[in-house]
Amino acid sequence: MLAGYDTLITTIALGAILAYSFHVVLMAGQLSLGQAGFASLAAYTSTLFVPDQPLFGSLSPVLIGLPVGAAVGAAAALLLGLPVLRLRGVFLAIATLAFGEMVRVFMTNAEWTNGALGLRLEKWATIDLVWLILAVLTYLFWRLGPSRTGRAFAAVREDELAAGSMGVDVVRTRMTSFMASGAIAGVYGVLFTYFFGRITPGAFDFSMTVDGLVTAVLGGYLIFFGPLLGAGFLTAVPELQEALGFDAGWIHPLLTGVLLLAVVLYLPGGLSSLAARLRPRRTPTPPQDTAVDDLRPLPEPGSTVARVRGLGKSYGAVQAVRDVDIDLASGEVLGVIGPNGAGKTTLINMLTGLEPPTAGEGDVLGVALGSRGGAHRYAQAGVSRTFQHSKLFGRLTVLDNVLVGTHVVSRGTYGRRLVWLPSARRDERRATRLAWAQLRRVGLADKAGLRPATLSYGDQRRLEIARALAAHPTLLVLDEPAAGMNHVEAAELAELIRSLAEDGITVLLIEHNVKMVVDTCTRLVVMNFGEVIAEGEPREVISDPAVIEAYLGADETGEPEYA
Ligand SMILES: Nc1ncnc2c1ncn2[C@@H]1O[C@H](COP(=O)(O)OP(=O)(O)OP(=O)(O)O)[C@@H](O)[C@H]1O
Repeated sequence: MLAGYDTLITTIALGAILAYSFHVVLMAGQLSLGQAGFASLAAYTSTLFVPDQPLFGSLSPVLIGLPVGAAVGAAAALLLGLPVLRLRGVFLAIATLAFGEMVRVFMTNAEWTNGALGLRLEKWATIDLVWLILAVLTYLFWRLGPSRTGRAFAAVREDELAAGSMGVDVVRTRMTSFMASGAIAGVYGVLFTYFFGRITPGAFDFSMTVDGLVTAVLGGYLIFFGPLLGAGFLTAVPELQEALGFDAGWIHPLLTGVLLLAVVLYLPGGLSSLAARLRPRRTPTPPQDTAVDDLRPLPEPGSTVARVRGLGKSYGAVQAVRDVDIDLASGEVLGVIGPNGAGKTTLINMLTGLEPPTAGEGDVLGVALGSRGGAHRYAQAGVSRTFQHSKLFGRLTVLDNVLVGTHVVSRGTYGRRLVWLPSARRDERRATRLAWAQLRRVGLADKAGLRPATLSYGDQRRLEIARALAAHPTLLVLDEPAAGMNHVEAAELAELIRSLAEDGITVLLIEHNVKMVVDTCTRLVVMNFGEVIAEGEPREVISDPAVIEAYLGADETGEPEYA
């Protein structure tokens, strides 16, 4: 029935494989356009290794070319990624595109490639082989999504700072997705070459990059079957056009362009998200039992959690924090207050690894200040935090947001999910139990299936706290958690913080709601112009004339004014 359609059917599969090489980087939030270069390098290198006789008398020799292509693509991505992956957005796109062009020019001018004329080869890649490879890729992506690694990819795409603070190694995740993209592009290059029996530098040009990107975006990169859907759709358009008798060459690019625009504007999740929307939405059901008993014990009350001396941070001429000494003991709730711009956020950014200090020394949970590796190292040591301006993962559900929080207290499940090991399922269930326990604790269990944007401001704050708690932190850092909350909500939050301290969690709290701080904290630090101006028991500190003058102000009786 499909006789005569071999090329068309294989073109769909090849298009989908190419689109997967874009899908994997878009999944991790990177616009990388070097795939043509990876594919070209891989395909040309494979011609040096692929034998000209079938293997063992009957197997396709391209089976040698595929691992070679994947390895060359991944290695090229690693070498290119080391200098360029520090770039973001359009700058990364330009750098990677330039790499693709460099490879094309190089291959055109090299002698062994026979220049622009290219090389003729045997057509070793059959339709079955191409579809088999596509099936394997689709399977890999299907199993990736709900795994710990898949969630790390999604978290990095949504917000790198928050992902790092949840213990995700952002640099490694970005590099992994970049190398996977190189490997898949390499496989595509080899299959393309040996399906058509020809290789020229022009086959791996800018238009190939555009085709792959358009297919990936049109199909959608949030769901694993997006590339397949995109490739099927885009390949069907010219066929339909031909069947209907419109053979004008401009129709296909025009239609593709309009579709792409429509998807970007109205369906950012691509066609696959439309398919997903047609499925009845399932509300996640909480497990009966949310107990997890193998978490590491919190340190003894009173033991040292953090000790820093002479901490300072300057941005050029602005001295945001200067000469701050902080000691934090396990189980205490330390409040930090001070006027806007006093340096509070900068201080906790340094204590959580988000910013390196420019002066001072010390450590937080054994991690030396300014250590290489950034926020995720602190998170792995037991530091978890929320942000002054919520940094929730917008395209993940409430439950999935909290699941990302379990990253540091969960084992990787992807490899085991691929071979359906029961232990992977057990670990995923454990992470889910941890996440539900925190959702219940902050009162958001009934909103688990919603997106963060649909929550009230107070609920968003609570969700950030639940996500931070899912990491089972030793030190919880809260940056203005009551901002935007009414009195009742703030009182409930104070209650929650006290209960966390009773459980042995050390809390560092920045807050402008002084009443809440006084009611909640065991110790208070006041900052002004980057310096600590008072420190001690909260009620004594807020009566300090220097604190009243710098921050609180006084009523007509001379008492400090606060809500
Ligand atoms: N990345 C930066 N570059 C330059 N200056 C900065 C940077 N981050 C903070 N600052 C400056 O450092 C000072 C301290 O800012 P910081 O945000 O730490 O204060 P804060 O006490 O948290 O204020 P708020 O209560 O308004 O959040 C401010 O003068 C701010 O403008």
